[in-house]
Amino acid sequence: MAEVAISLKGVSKCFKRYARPVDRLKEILLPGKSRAVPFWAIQEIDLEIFRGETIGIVGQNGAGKSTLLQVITQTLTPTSGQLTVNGRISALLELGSGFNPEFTGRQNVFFNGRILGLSQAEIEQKFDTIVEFADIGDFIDQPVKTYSSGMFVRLAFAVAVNTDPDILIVDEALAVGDVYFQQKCFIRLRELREAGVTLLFVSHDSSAVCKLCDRAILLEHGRVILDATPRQVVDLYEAKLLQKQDQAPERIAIQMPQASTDAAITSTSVQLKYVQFLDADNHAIQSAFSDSKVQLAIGLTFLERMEDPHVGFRMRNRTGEVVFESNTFCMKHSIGAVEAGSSIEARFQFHLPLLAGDYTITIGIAEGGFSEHQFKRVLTMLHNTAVLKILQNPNAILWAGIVNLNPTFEIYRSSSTPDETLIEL
Ligand SMILES: Nc1ncnc2c1ncn2[C@@H]1O[C@H](COP(=O)(O)OP(=O)(O)OP(=O)(O)O)[C@@H](O)[C@H]1O
Repeated sequence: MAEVAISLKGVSKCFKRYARPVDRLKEILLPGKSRAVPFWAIQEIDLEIFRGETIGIVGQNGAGKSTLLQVITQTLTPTSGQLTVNGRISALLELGSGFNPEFTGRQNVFFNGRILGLSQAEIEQKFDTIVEFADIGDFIDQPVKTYSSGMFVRLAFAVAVNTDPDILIVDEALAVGDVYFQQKCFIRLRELREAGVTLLFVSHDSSAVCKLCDRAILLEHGRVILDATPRQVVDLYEAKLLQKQDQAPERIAIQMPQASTDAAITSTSVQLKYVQFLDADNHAIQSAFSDSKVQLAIGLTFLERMEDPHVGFRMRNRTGEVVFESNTFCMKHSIGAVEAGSSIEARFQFHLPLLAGDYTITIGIAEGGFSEHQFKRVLTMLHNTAVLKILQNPNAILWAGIVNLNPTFEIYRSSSTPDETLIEL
């Protein structure tokens, strides 16, 4: 039977709440009578998480997610119930926890590593990987109080995911940073998951939960109201969100996951000069509305003669999932032979039936295509050459999923029957 990594039996946490700040003061000055109102942030939680499982924790603001995770990491003591944790926990829950603002990044890595139970030698051995992951340059030797919140998260995440935890707890709301860093985080989370690490993942991003998790729980008013597959949990969560939306109309945007560890390939026979998005009027852009038409311009200089060059691009969402890729060979286009020293601009024009969010572009250049994705020589494969921010289109329908199918709708009523309510589709 699978080994239990975390077990909660009837766990509840009660906070004291005061109707007015003055009540707290009165309670201190006039002890004896409690003026607090008890508030149960989590109630009667029964949960078993098995070693190697990836669990998504979903719930609306105030549902009790952070409280539950703080109880599991033992930052908060439960008011009642029993918690058992088997394994070393590394958590990225609260910005700043575990970091001393006066210490440099380097000192904090060692300080944190020791808190997480690593020896000095183990931290030294992992130090370069942590610094490379955080990618904050010389700031590693500056006091962390001088860091931006983005730098802070980078370093905290780098420490949390590179210190061999048995159990990793991540609140994705903290994974701020650019799209490249977010993709890197998702790739690392998947690697850890494959390595058998138990992962608790809190996110408001339904598709990230579906892609990453084996199981999910939905919290509502401090109780687990569903413990099921991520799809089932997300469906109920979204249905509840939509119900709420009916009361206060506001749009929701859902994004999607997955990642890759493709290596970059560079070549001396062709140079990538620029990659630029353009609008329909050929103006350079960094962002575009969902469903609008854009152009991707790719400037190339060939350093040797080529008979049959091809160029393609791959677009990934923030969690690294490929949303589209193709190339001139697959599109049945020929660039034709190019001479050494000649330059071209390849332009792809397309619509963006995609969700709002940041998307990255990988460019591939090859020579001599002979079947789908197969070329005589792959000359260049360069990741992260450009980012496009897709903005929610205010004129679009309300939709969720991966691609906006933009359906039209018609209704057919049977003319042969007098019953006007009978609908045939
Ligand atoms: N120290 C505290 N004192 C009083 N109430 C608290 C305390 N900490 C949390 N709460 C309350 O407990 C409830 C659950 O809070 P919690 O932060 O666990 O929710 P959450 O699901 O993580 O929300 P979010 O998605 O907004 O982070 C909230 O109503 C919150 O106001």
